[in-house]
Amino acid sequence: MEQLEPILKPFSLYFSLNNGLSDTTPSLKRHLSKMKGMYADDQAYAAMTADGDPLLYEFYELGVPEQPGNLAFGTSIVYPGKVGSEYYMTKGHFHTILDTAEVYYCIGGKGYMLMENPEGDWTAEEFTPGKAVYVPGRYAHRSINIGNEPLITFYVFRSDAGHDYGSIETKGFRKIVVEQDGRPIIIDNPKWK
Ligand SMILES: O=P(O)(O)OC[C@H]1O[C@](O)(CO)[C@@H](O)[C@@H]1O
Ligand SMILES: [Fe+2]
Repeated sequence: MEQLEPILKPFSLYFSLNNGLSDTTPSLKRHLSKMKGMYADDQAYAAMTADGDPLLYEFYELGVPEQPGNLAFGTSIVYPGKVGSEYYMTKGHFHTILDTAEVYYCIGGKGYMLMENPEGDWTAEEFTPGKAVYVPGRYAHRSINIGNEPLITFYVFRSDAGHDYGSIETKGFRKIVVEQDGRPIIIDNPKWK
């Protein structure tokens, strides 16, 4: 019988345990200007974007074909910093196939994985090196760096899951993480409708 050529050949890739970066593959980069309206403090946002456009985070999309049996994976690096008192974070998203899960493993830094589902349940799991966070299906997820070092995580999800930014870009998350008296606290998002 004729053997079908597998669509994807086995492969491996290097990600540094020090800075999370791959030396062979280009990353995708998100600068502050890509997050208009997503931070609570619009004045601080405007002042910071007028003064340059800092890199907030970068991550890898390896282009694994989007099929239910395949896995997308890579590192995500959120740099330390704040917009006003709100810590640097990823945009965050639901998966387009809503009930698909994702796993993140923290390699370096300190942060939170903020999650919420359409029913209003929310939680923030702590990221410290060595911790794995399970993001169940139906939960929007956003990585937040609350430390002074890059927050480096490794993620894996079903490659056809898709990214749905719609409701996060218009409504935001229910909660935000801000610095108060030198410590991170989780408060209601004043912009959440
Ligand atoms: O898509 P966002 O919310 O900007 O965040 C990017 C991160 O999320 C992922 O899509 C993984 O879910 C990665 O590509 C990256 O780590
Ligand atoms: Fe995701």
